[in-house]
Amino acid sequence: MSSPNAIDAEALTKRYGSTTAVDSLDLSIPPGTVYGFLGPNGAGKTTTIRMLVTLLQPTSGTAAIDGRPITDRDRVVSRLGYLPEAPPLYEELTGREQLEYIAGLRDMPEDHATERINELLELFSLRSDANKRISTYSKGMKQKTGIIQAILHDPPVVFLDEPTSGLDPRAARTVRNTIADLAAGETTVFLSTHILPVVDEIADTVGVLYDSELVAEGPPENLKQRVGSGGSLEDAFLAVTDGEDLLSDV
Ligand SMILES: Nc1ncnc2c1ncn2[C@@H]1O[C@H](COP(=O)(O)OP(=O)(O)OP(=O)(O)O)[C@@H](O)[C@H]1O
Repeated sequence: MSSPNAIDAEALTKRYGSTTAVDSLDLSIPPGTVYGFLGPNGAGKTTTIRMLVTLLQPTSGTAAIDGRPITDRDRVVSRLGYLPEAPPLYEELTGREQLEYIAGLRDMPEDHATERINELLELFSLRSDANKRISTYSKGMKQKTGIIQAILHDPPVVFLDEPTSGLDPRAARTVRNTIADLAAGETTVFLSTHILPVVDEIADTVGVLYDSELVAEGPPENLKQRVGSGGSLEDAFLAVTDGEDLLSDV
């Protein structure tokens, strides 16, 4: 039997009163994909992600993560990692305590958790700050801690909302390399960001959400070709989000 898609969505829809935030979204994302999820402010990206990570109930439609329907919350949550725009951290804990706490919630064996926490603290240059309280951390240090807690348990599917936000160039590079390493190891990364060069560099597939609908989907190269030779992903993004009806595979 072939392995299930990492992320599936069928006619996934969310309405807030008379506002349709996500309109009949279909996704079919195989394992090991880096999926760059783009869209202007208010397009529905965060709403989509919150439905896929089971934090928000869809109005209609279905979705599955690693073959588990999102209605089966316990089984889905163990298969995913999520970095929201503002990572949930306990300010009074140290970075290490925060990560140990998350490892406990994830039922990670203690030895393995300690090893993995040390490895990731080292990777993100946080080891020397690991015993300081999070309340003393800079924005970038908090962001790095949030990223580590999203990938700590090696989930097959990781959702990252603006992962390089607030990071210095070296840390941003570490995040990009980490995403590439995760994908090489068959982890699927669903990446929402406004930083298009990052998507251009690391995404296998780009999906553009505009006004609650997916208006373009395909490899970055195909999307760029639509605006002619030499076009950038930014040119392509601006072209497909200017109100024209361009719904198609790119
Ligand atoms: N809790 C809510 N109640 C009512 N409307 C909401 C709620 N959350 C989001 N919306 C609306 O749904 C639409 C999509 O919002 P969403 O936050 O998903 O967009 P986004 O693509 O993540 O935007 P951004 O890039 O600015 O973060 C917007 O019109 C927003 O006003």
